[in-house]
Amino acid sequence: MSTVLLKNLMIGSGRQKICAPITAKTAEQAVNAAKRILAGPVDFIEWRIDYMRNSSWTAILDTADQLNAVMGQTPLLATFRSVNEGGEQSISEADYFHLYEALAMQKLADAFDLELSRSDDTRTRLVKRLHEMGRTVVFSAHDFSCTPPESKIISILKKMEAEHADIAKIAVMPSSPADVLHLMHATLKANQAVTVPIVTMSMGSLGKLSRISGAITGSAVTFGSVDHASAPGQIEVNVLKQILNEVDANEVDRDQSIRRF
Ligand SMILES: O=C1C[C@@](O)(C(=O)O)C[C@@H](O)[C@@H]1O
Repeated sequence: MSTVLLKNLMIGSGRQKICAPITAKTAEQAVNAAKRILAGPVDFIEWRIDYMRNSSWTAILDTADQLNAVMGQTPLLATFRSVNEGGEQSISEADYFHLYEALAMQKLADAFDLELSRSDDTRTRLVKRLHEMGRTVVFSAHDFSCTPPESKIISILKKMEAEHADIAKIAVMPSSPADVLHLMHATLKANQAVTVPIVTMSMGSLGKLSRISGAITGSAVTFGSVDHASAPGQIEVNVLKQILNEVDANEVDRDQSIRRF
């Protein structure tokens, strides 16, 4: 697996990283949310821009500025999640492109979430433009209706890599325990087929296990909540950190027991 450096944070090696979303509606709420998140065990922050209400572009850029003023060395992932992918607002292809471009040009985010469902033209131009400006591109796909077959999950992640994603992410909805295991198994297999770091999750309460099993499946990042979850099934970050510490400790124990024999 290759790695991605976001500021000083290495994604794709070592322990699974924790990302918490800001789901604020105003600039003031966003800055307060960032401060609360930064006080917890979080590696980086996702700003879900689609939650912002009635905001002009100037207001969004100004909010990004205010966020950057409190972020310090913690990386920021900018995401505009459209309604068809489970987000709060729709945005035209042109506005999506120009919003990300404006944020990137002013270096107001380290990484950008680029939806695979955007048009071919938007994806091709945006990934190129964001890379020119030294930004990390996290391709994403959400399926709120089902868990596609393993082969389909792997082919989506491969397509993201082929389109020059730095990180490939997919979130799916389970309707049975078997679906959760399928997503986890697909993740394990995708790590053999794809070189960029991959991030996967099975959403909803049923899928929680997929959010704490990165040490086994190879999902490089897990999303946890602070005040408000941005997707169903996210675990509160302090609880999440405690569980991940346990899983890591078990890894060490296992290594030691292997060495003993
Ligand atoms: O893509 C993702 C993952 C996510 O949908 C989740 O299920 O945790 C949460 C979103 O905010 C983020 O952009």
